Amino acid sequence: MSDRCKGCIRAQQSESKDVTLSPATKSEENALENEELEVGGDQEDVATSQGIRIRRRPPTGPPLHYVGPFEFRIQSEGNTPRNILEEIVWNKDVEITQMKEKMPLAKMRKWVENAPPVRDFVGALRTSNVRTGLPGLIAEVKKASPSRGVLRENFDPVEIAQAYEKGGAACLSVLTDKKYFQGSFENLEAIRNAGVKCPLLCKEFVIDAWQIYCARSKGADAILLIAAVLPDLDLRYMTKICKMLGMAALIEVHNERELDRVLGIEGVQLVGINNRDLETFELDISTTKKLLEGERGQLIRHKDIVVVGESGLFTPADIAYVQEAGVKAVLVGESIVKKNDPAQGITELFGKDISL
Ligand SMILES: O=C(O)c1ccccc1NCC(=O)[C@H](O)[C@H](O)COP(=O)(O)O
Repeated sequence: MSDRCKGCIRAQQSESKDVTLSPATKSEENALENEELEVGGDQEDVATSQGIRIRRRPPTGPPLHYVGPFEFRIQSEGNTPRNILEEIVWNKDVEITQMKEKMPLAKMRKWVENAPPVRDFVGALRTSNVRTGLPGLIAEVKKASPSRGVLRENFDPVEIAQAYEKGGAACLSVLTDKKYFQGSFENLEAIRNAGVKCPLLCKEFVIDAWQIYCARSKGADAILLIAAVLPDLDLRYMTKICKMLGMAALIEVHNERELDRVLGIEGVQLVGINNRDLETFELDISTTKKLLEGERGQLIRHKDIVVVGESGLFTPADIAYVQEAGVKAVLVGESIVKKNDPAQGITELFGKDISL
């Protein structure tokens, strides 16, 4: 049995068995327990059969070899990440293991109990879309990225968040990954504690339910789940954890296959289409259009799912293009965070002041 599989079962057992659930969440508890029964076979194989190319870090790390008193590791296909997304995920694995040692799930739940109340992330996007007639904006607090390096030197996350709110953002996205994006959970907490009213998305690379609890404890109202990383079972399970905590899950896809998988999951309200290929960094905003054409678009409208167009949006023409394709919301980082005045950046992006 692979580590992906063991981890999944372990997490599900700990979630479903040692949480003190209110009567209202008992049915959720049963649903989580039922999912344990569905797990069978090797999850790495299951993931591959679902078209997931991102592998989990080998359980014991790269294999060790000994020559005399020296130890060394031989690089091979099996122990070297094949692309940036895989590298981020492998690094996240190590990071979470350390973070969990410092703050085990049982302790984290205590923090969750004292977290500020959850705000309606999806509702805020819908309201903004109706008010402005334009896609609701999720404005991203993003200092740096693997594809673009540092985007803004003088980076004050609270100041940027307040400017976004003033500029008419419906919601904010806060990157919490340190190593690749120079973000942090402290930034998320500081923005929430500063009294910013826009609901907050925790932009993490989630591979373990512990991260969802961590995000909630810092005041997040929503969290990102990436279909290229998480098999269906994990997506279903984590969506339920979000529901239990009152949070929204933004499930991100990049191709038809991922979208079809996500549309097969019950209770999905919010789907992001990322125009950036996270393995190659290639940006193409026609990805949003392509995925929303035909029957998929119809099913999305039938299910009343809010679609978010993500990445590579720089001009009013880009916004009009993805809106025409069917999105009700957009997630934007680079084009607004780089501006001296990010509020003015929002006005330039939409071609009008959307705060009014
Ligand atoms: O932005 C990157 O370089 C990146 C690389 C690898 C994984 C994820 C990455 N970005 C996350 C995002 O999806 C974007 O931050 C977000 O959609 C905003 O994009 P943009 O407006 O192009 O900054």
